[in-house]
This record gives sequence, structure tokens and C-alpha cells, in this order.
Amino acid sequence: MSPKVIFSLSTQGEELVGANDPSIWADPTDFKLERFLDLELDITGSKKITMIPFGAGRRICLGLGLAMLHLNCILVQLMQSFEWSTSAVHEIIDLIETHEFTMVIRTPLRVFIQPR
Ligand code: HEM
Repeated sequence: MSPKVIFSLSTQGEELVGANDPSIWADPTDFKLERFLDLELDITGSKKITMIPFGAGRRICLGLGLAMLHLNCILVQLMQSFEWSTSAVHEIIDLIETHEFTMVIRTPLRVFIQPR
């Protein structure tokens, strides 16, 4: 049985803010990775602030170009080289964030990797 994924604060009855704002993302509480396939997605925040993993404005990450160039290669290598699985004891995968010094995942997500 595949684990249930809790993705949104809305499942906890809390206020929808930021990345959970439906005026910014369609169906924000749905786990839809394909939303990131939109090549028009502006991650620099120069047109509209939607998702800015590298920051925005004058202090935007200087390594943005380098990182984007290498991320696909690194990800593909990791997927090709290892078998990935979640723990059998995790019936629920909790992707909800919480505030610490920065925004972090509330419950650490543990994965098991084995060389293929
Ligand atoms: C996935 C990879 C990376 C992410 C998500 C990331 C994210 C960020 C973020 C959020 C900031 C702060 C921006 C702000 O203050 O508004 C930043 C700053 C910075 N990053 Fe990155 N970064 C990544 C990779 C890199 C790489 C590979 C380099 C260099 C080769 C780099 C160099 C820098 C520098 C120099 C700053 C400071 C820019 C400034 O304050 O003017 N980063 N990065």
C-alpha cells in the first residue's frame, strides 16, 4: 500500500498562505508535480513572485544559472544510480512546513536508497 501524502496546511485546518494561495497556484493543495513543467514559470521573480527558490531582486542567487544547468544532471544521476523508497513504517508522508530559523519540513522525510 502506498503511503498517504499530507501536502497542505489546509488538511490541518490552518490558514492558506504563500505557496498555498489559490490566487497564485491553481489547486494549490493538490500534489501535482506537473505544474512545474510549465516552461513559462518564472523562478527569478522578475515578472511575478510565485516560486523563488533562488531569491529575487538585487540579491538573487549568483549561482542560479550554474545550479539550473547542473540540477537536471545531478537528479538524473541519483535516479539512475539508486533505488529510492520510503520507510514501510511511514503510513503518512507529512510534507507540511513549519517555521524555524527558516521554513523547514515539519516531520523529517526519511528515504531509503540502495545502489541499483
Ligand atoms: C539549488 C541550488 C541553489 C539554491 C536553491 C540557491 C539559493 C539561494 C538563495 C535563496 C539565495 C539568497 C538570495 C537572496 O538573498 O534573496 C542565494 C544567494 C547566493 N547564492 Fe545561491 N543557491 C543555489 C546554488 C548556488 C551556487 C551553485 C552558487 C555559486 C556557485 C551560489 C551562489 C550564491 C551567492 C554568491 C549568493 C549571494 C548573492 C548576494 O547576496 O548577492 N548559489 N542562493
